[in-house]
Amino acid sequence: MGATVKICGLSDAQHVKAAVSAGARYLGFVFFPKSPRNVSIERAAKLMVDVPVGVAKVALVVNADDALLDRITSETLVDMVQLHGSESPERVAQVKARYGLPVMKAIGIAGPEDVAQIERYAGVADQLLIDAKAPKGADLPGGNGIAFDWRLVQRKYWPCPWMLAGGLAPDNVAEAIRLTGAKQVDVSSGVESAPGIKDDRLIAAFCAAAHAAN
Ligand SMILES: O=C(O)c1ccccc1N[C@@H]1O[C@H](COP(=O)(O)O)[C@@H](O)[C@H]1O
Repeated sequence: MGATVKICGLSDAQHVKAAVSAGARYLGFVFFPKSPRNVSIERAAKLMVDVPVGVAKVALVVNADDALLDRITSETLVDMVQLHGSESPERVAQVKARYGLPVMKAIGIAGPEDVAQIERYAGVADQLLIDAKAPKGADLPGGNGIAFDWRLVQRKYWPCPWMLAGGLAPDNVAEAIRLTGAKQVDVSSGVESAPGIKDDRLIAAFCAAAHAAN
């Protein structure tokens, strides 16, 4: 059966093409200046123009205000907004209503108490991104290349689609899918040769492993 793939943190045309050719169905563009994958709105707008229909263009923001989201949604062809900060369920609902776009809410997992938080968003977000919680003092709320204990989400069910993320890479994604039953997976640093530098071969290997997993 395999899993659907999101490649996150794209910032150049070569790797957008590589992700599309490898069969990724979601492409993530990071609008967060502290990230090595941060991309300008102008650049993201240009990158999104050539993405084929059927591949979702996802804008990743962290505690973004309406001014930033107004610009991203009016100047780019974004299909989905990923909220990867401490946004409340009410903020998720507000963003959905204001932009009329599907919203994916990221939830950081370190222990069972974090898994309990997922319920708060499952009824309001269109998708959930189940990611590793950032370590204390980390600059980034995600994109740290850290995995959480996948057993924490074994045999868990939520009333909306969800994506597994956090420390995934070509050599562990099949195991992650097998252990968690994830139908969708998301990767940022695990397909890079250096922070922010995507690698075509790793993108292809990740997609092949995820698509072949069962
Ligand atoms: O990718 C980033 O730079 C990033 C910055 C800020 C918030 C989230 C970010 N990435 C998201 O985090 C997951 C996990 O990243 P990784 O694969 O462990 O590096 C990634 O899939 C993005 O959705």
